[in-house]
Amino acid sequence: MSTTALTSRVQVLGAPGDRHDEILTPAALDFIGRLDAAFAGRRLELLAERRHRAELIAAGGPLDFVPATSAVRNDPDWRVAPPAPGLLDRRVEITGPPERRMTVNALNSGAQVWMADFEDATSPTWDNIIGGQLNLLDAIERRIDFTTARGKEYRLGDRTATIVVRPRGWHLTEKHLLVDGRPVPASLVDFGLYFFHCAQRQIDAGSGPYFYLPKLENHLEARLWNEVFVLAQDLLGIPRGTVRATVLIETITAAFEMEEILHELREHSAGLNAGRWDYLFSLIKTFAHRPDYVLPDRAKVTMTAPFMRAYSELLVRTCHKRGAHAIGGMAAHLPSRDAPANQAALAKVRLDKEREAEDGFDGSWAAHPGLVPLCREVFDSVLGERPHQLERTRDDVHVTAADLLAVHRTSGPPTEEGVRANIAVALRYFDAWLRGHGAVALDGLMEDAATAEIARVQVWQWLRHGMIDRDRVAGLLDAESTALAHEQPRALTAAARDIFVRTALSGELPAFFTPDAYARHLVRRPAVAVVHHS
Ligand SMILES: CC(=O)SCCNC(=O)CCNC(=O)[C@H](O)C(C)(C)COP(=O)(O)OP(=O)(O)OC[C@H]1O[C@@H](n2cnc3c(N)ncnc32)[C@H](O)[C@@H]1OP(=O)(O)O
Ligand SMILES: O=CC(=O)O
Ligand SMILES: [Mg+2]
Repeated sequence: MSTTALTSRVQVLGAPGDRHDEILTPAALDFIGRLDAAFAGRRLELLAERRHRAELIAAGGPLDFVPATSAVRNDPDWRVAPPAPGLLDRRVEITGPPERRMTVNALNSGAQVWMADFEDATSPTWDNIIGGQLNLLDAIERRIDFTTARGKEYRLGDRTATIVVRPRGWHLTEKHLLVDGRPVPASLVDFGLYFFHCAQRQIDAGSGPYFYLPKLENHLEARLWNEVFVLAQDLLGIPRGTVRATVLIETITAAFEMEEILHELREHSAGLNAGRWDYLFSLIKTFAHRPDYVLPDRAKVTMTAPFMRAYSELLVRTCHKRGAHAIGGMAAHLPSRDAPANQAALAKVRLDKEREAEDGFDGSWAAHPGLVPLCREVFDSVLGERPHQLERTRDDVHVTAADLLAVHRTSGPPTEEGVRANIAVALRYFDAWLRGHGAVALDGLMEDAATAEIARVQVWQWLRHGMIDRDRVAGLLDAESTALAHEQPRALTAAARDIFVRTALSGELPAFFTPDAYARHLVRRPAVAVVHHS
């Protein structure tokens, strides 16, 4: 790769860690610098557009399918690229952070795909980000085997899952890596480092560079990703159309642009995923200022709520019309060592997966290796020998804008228990996140950045509309902070509480808890920075 055109300086501000130099090579940093030079400016414009649109909707503006792109929706002829090697049959996809042990466990889990997550399930400490890249590289090179101090062996099996990497969303920056003194968009760091080190290796191994794209709000953000793929492939001499990306439809605005998103990415598209937790968060956040959009306790808003049914059925219909996979989402219930609790959790997950398979999804997510056999069994019984069910075009589905926005059909006041549960989950999750854990099991449920966002934004919304009492919330926050400090001796209770106060009790509603909490608590810089001159 020629470096002559790049004049920027890339600075590594993150503390040096074991083997970081294998990832942060001069050539890899140069590659990141090129992506940044090409796309950082456009990202900022798109983020400004996000804020502008959010203000319009908060003020009562409409949300509908986009008139300007109706030609894309009405053209019956276009299709996305055919499934790439390793992505034909995706009936079970396990997800999780690329932590070393979990990398081996996920790859051996029996799932067809492993979604290696730098996003909802990863706390973006510098060590987690670069360590995760090393684990991916080691896994692809099949040199990740290890034995713990207690003698437990971790060995990659012969058949492993296809790796699909989820970089962080457009809203985040990586403050340990600067170009010309500016933090690099986190999406470009996670995508770029993996692509630089692993794309060719994956192709050589008969797979490819595959991605999940989170939290997109419209098709222009998908276009930006497509441009990133084109440049990245060109820079490394990899043929265009090698990358595949599955977009999570997990914002309410993106639900109105599913076809356009597939169209923008079509030579690189591998379908859409119903990211239900962020979708719910986005819906609550987008309409948080509007009293007619208040939802009840989180536990009462399930995938059978009419507006969630509309969203998931529209996703299947849209994907299959365009020859794209439709992948289901995450049931939050986790296996338990307690037999009755385990039975109850498995029954709930089974119902969820059955509904998805019947609706026409081609596969679904499992949060834990213990859920993989169940998910496989459910999809096997519907798919049989077929790798997917793309032929089910779901012409019976007719979803309108009103259906997607029919929150009033599920509305209701919060309960005392619902308020307490949200505060308890948000506090405990923020504490875990501050200590480097991006996903945790709490009360038998998987909690990650998306579910914690729901917990804090609901409290903000209920306060805003006078549905709960501010003093009562303060009392519950005190009680839960005390409980957390008792149950977890290493808890960073004050910092966790600070994040909650800033994001749930503030006058203005922050769009995400992560950017500010990251800047305040996770950014660590040593005195001397490594500077890479290109
Ligand atoms: C909204 C969304 O974005 S969903 C997608 C993002 N969220 C996720 O991906 C969460 C994925 N799940 C997880 O991270 C984990 O399951 C947790 C944190 C919720 C629970 O993990 P644990 O508390 O370790 O569960 P548990 O003790 O039952 O684990 C048993 C074993 O399974 C492993 N395991 C659990 N979940 C996973 C997983 N998702 N991938 C790989 N291995 C896993 C554990 O590492 C452990 O392995 P070990 O026995 O070798 O040490
Ligand atoms: O990323 C998935 C979600 O549900 O959010
Ligand atoms: Mg999400």
